[in-house]
Amino acid sequence: MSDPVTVPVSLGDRAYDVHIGVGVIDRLGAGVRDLFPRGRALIVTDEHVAALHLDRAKASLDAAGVRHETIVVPAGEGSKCFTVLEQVMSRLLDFRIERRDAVVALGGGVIGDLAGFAASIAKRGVDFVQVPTTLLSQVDSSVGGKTGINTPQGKNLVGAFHQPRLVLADTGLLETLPRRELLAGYAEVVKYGLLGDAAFFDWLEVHGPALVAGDRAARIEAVRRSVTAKAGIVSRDEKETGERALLNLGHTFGHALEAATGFGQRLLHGEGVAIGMRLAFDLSVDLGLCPGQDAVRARRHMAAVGLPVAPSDIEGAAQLAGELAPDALIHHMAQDKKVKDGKLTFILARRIGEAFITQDVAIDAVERVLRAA
Ligand SMILES: NC(=O)c1ccc[n+]([C@@H]2O[C@H](COP(=O)([O-])OP(=O)(O)OC[C@H]3O[C@@H](n4cnc5c(N)ncnc54)[C@H](O)[C@@H]3O)[C@@H](O)[C@H]2O)c1
Ligand SMILES: O=C(O)C(=O)C[C@@H](O)[C@H](O)[C@H](O)COP(=O)(O)O
Ligand SMILES: [Zn+2]
Repeated sequence: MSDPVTVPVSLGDRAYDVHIGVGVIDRLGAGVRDLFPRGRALIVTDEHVAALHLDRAKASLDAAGVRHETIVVPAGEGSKCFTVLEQVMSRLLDFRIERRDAVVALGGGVIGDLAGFAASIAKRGVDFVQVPTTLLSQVDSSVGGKTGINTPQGKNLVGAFHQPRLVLADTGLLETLPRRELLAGYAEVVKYGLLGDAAFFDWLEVHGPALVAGDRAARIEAVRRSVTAKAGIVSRDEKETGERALLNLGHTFGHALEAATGFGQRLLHGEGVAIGMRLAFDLSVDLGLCPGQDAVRARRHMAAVGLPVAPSDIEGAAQLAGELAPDALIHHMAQDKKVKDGKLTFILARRIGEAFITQDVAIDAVERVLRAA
């Protein structure tokens, strides 16, 4: 194991550390034992991750003398639903989970959001540990405490803020991740550059292709910079009363696209975010707020690494013309959690590295940008 990098998330009595590096999964047992001295662990994972990495997580718990059981759920966004949540809750209660026990979320953002939400409502709240295994979950979803599930009405509409006690982001596990999933996570990495760190975006333009191709050092550096950015924002605005909404860059459009395509394999979350960020930049340009060349640069970089950047890039887009029509997407946007007094909130950009939050967007402009794209 190389020396991990540690990023603290400063949240007073709910502060925790994010350990990043190759091999940090082997610290799971010691981490759980130290935080939960007489506790047990219930691992929540999905069928893909179970086949690849569960034995290693269990071995670490065994070595530390932590008793454990596992629940394996189907892989994919479909598991963020009431039916699977109910199954996880039943297992937690059958396990007779106690407040001094740990739920361990071993998987991507789906597992982290689902297991974290289950932990937040089991016995009015038990602690959990995140072991994120996708790029997306390492740079974004495992940090900050947003947990929840989807409903037919929209994305993440049932959930809670519930911070983990520890995050172990083992970048070595990314070596088994399919390229499409890696790219989806890369979209959230690009997000940090676009929303607040132009120098990081410059760095990604240079190192992004190597990162995607497997460069270990570039992956660690991108996870470190992303987590540091997110930890800073979350520590200043844990419950999204202000600045945290910047982390939603691209998500108003992206979540609407996910809902329109049925929360499945057609469009992964990160892919929706990539298209959404392109649209957010286009909207900023349309409103005369951002130079056109910045929108072009953002779109070019995402397209260059292989991300979709337009609704027409979605698999089967032609058959989904009705679902992807501007009025259908705007209808989904009305469920966005950032809606205030019935008005949509958008995250727009003044330039690469400078995003801002606004409610001052005419729906005509949104429609125009969607039609053009
Ligand atoms: N809570 C937050 O702050 C937050 C932030 C961003 C995204 N999210 C949510 O995260 C979810 C997307 O997460 P995701 O992209 O990680 O998807 P995911 O959890 O579905 O994982 C993607 C796929 O990769 C597989 N997989 C996971 N790790 C693997 C590995 N190491 N090797 C091989 N296969 C592996 C999974 O089984 C799955 O098939 C969405 O629901 C999104 O809304 C939440
Ligand atoms: O942590 C946050 O805050 C984010 O917005 C991160 C997003 O990448 C993530 O997709 C989040 O789940 C979206 O939150 P939501 O409140 O819009 O559902
Ligand atoms: Zn996201």
